[in-house]
This record gives sequence, structure tokens and C-alpha cells, in this order.
Amino acid sequence: MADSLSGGGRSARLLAAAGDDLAAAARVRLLTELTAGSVDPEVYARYLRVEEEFVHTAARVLGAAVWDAPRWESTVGHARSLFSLVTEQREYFAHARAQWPAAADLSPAARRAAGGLSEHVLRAAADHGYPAIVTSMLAAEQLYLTWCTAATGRDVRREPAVQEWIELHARAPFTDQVAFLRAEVDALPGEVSDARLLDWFTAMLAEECRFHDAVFR
Ligand SMILES: Cc1ncc(C[n+]2csc(CCO)c2C)c(N)n1
Repeated sequence: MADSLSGGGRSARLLAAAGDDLAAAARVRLLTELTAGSVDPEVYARYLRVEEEFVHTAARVLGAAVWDAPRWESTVGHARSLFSLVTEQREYFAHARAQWPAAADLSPAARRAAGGLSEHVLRAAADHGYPAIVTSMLAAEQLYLTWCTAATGRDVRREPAVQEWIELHARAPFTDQVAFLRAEVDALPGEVSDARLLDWFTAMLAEECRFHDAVFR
């Protein structure tokens, strides 16, 4: 943990190498509009729908991380993250959908494009196991930490549901979850090369961009 905070480990090298991809993924239209408080209600309704499906995928992937966990501490960390998905995050969707003024009307093309993110991470988990799981999930979580932390620093009026979603990803327990994932990446065995980590990380970010663009289709 100290290493991940001081920035000297593998995850720090990975984040530095992927810095441009991370910045680009945080600048896509949906995240820019959520940050600016200007998102169309129908677009956010579609996002809520596909996002809730992705969070279910993330819960399944964390189940796989528990299965593959190399240490007790790894099991505990993933179980904590999984707990927050099935409690705090699941409740967010139930509440946000109930109060949101627009209906989610998803075209087949939008569904297909958004579904690619889940397909990608489930495939990576099945094919490459624990190292790909923690690296892919770090890409996904670091993206949300980055854009949501930047967004909370801006004095903008947003719909309460949007504001709440942003705040959820700029404070604990989410911030602890990201620090835990960084420590797991730091502890990966040396035979998994930095180049592979960068491939998994940037491939996940590319799918994140397609996912966030899907709600405009
Ligand atoms: C599209 C999309 N990408 C990343 C996140 C960030 N995130 C928050 S909780 C969680 C699962 C636990 O690792 C992840 C990946 C998200 N919510 N939706």
C-alpha cells in the first residue's frame, strides 16, 4: 500500500505509460457532458440502463477475482468491493431510475456497442485470469476516479442523481477500492510483463470509450 501511495511500484509505471489513453477516455462526450451538468435526460436514462448491466458484470468479475485470489488479503479486498456493488451501487440505480424523468430507449446498435465492455472483461478474465482481472478493473476504476475527482472540483450545477453518481466515485469506499487494486497490480509476479499490463489496461480503456459513446446511438 505504501508503495502504491508513494507511486514507486508497477501500477505507477502503468498509470504513467497509459496517461494519454486515460486522459482521452475521460474526455469522451458523455463524461464531458456529465462533468458540465449538460447531459440530455434521455441520454442519462440510457446510461443508467447500460451502466447497471455493467455493474452486474463487474460483480461477476470480482467473484472471479475472489476465486483466483492469490492471498487472503486479496480475497478480502475484492469481497469489500463486491459488497459495495451489491449494496450502495445497486441501491443507487433503483433510486436513480425511479426518480429520473426520461425513459431509456436503447437501439439495438446502442445495446451492442455498450455490451462490448462486459464481453471484453469477461473474456479477459476467462482467458488470462487474475493478472488481467486486476489490471482491467484498475483501468475501469481509475478512469472513474480520474473524471469524477476532476468533476467534483468544478463548481457546476448538476441533476442530483448525476451529482450523487459523481460523488460516489470521488470518496471512500470507492477510493479505497482503487488503492487496493493498485496494490494488487504492484504485487503481480514479475513473469507477467509490463507490456502485457499496458495491453490489458489500454484495451479496457478503448472498450470504456465505446461504452460511453454507445448512449448517443
Ligand atoms: C462503465 C464503467 N466503467 C468503470 C466504472 C468504475 N467502477 C466503479 S465500481 C466498479 C466495479 C468494481 O471494480 C467499477 C469498474 C463504472 N462504474 N462503469
